[in-house]
Amino acid sequence: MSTILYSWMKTVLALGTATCFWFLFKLLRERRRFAGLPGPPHHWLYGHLPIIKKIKEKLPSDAHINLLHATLAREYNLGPIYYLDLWPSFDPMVIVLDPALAAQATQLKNLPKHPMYRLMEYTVGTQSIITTTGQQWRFWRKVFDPGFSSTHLATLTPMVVERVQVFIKKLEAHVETGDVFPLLPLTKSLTIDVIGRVTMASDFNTQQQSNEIVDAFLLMPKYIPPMGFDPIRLLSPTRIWNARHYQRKLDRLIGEVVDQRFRERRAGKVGPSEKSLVHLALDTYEQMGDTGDANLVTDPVFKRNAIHNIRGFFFAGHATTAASLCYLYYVLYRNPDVMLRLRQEHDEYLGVNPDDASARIQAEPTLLKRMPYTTAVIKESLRLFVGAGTMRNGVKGFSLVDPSTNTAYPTYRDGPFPILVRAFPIHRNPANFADPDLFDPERFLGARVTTMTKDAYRPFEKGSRDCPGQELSMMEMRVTLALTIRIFNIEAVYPKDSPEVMGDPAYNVMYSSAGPAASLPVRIKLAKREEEG
Ligand code: HEM
Repeated sequence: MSTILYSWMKTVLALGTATCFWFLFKLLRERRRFAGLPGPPHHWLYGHLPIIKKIKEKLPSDAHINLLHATLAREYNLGPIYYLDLWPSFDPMVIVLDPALAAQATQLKNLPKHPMYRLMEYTVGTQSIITTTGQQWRFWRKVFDPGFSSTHLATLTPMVVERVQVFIKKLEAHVETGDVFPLLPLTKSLTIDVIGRVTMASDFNTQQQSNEIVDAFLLMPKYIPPMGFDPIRLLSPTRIWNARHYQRKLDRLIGEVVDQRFRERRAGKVGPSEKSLVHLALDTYEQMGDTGDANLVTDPVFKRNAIHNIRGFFFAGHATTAASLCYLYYVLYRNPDVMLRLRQEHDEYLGVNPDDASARIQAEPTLLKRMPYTTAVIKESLRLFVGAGTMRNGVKGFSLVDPSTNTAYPTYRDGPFPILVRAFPIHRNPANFADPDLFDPERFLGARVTTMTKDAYRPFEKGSRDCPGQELSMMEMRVTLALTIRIFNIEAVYPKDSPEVMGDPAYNVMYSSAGPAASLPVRIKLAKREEEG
């Protein structure tokens, strides 16, 4: 054997041995981190991986991770918090199931966001309020605040009505054909048309035509790096090329919109009440005294910040509301008594002829907010099916403390734990809501609201990093329900052998954000009110 081959083999052997030792050391260290912490049964060698596998086998393969966490909690009677040891497949996870602990992580302490958010930078850029912290986050969150005030949202209501009228035309076309089709793409186009106006003062009309910015946005998530261990996808040259290509394309196209809006301001075409996010950014730019040349925003840092924030709001502001709208139609289909009562409330406030509703809402945009049952139905639907949440990072020396037992749960042990505060497992925890899988809008009415556990209801998260778009989203849902549910019967049509989770074939799956399985297949008919007695 040549000496070169011999020394090469020695090196490989030494490297192999070192890797084995490192792996063993890391494995034992990881397993030790979980000693004495609450969770499902823990294996000294495999950690929680066998348990996860077992629960996963009980769920449909596309079920959202929220369902896994909620199911685990039920199967092993876990709470108020539990730890998952998943090395080497995934990072560990800490699942918060108790409102008081959730409040400590987000409202009282406001733990830092987890580094995993960096993956979102592919879609929203590096400077958006979704992924930034500190001064950068504070500055831009404040810039956009006026865009979500109640008075401004009232002025946006007629715009939403117009876009819902296009949505109605799309639904009417399906009444004619009588086909079964997925509803989510339609609600997504509707919410994109709304968020296009809110963010860029643009009328994309995605419900009827394609648009370059929207297409780039919808394609982008396909090219973000994988979350788990997947070196082939991670290193794929086409993935890397496309990720860069679409990021640059989004920056360029949105940059052109920013410049266009800037020119319109210079030409005196923009009124003082205009508060779309691009104009709020440009207001700030002008107040800072940097007026650029007549055609361009010339400060590149400012412009990049504005573009990334527009990307952030565009991303966060459409898929969540689109999925929530689907779930509303789903729960109303499954609960005819609720539908009947909701239609009665709409008759009462908007007039018995559904054709009059648009004009009524346009004339008095705040009317919808005064309809208690409508709001209760939306809130309860969000309680049951919301997919969003927050992921924080543990901090050395900081523990979450259960106020009822004074037990301290560390957020850091030999490194930070990722802390998942997600509404779904909290909302579906029987310790927080009685009969948690039951659709019961009455929870949000009258005296029962006062008995709700503090901080248990958190679809839009809480604390300073809560959702700035929550009132816009509520308004979109109110308008859409008010203009559609008395015209159409929207039936969820899942095949008989469809898998179900917690009694629902429309369980949450992960698209670019959470939404109903199979994008909610539906058939639409015209509502025949007289049949309801
Ligand atoms: C049903 C609809 C919606 C739900 C359930 C929802 C939920 C949430 C949640 C749970 C968060 C916290 C996320 C985290 O910490 O990672 C959040 C943040 C955010 N949401 Fe929403 N959202 C909705 C609609 C909207 C809309 C319509 C917009 C835009 C107009 C929007 C813009 C944002 C932004 C920009 C953030 C980041 C805020 C920050 O970090 O300061 N969301 N949302």
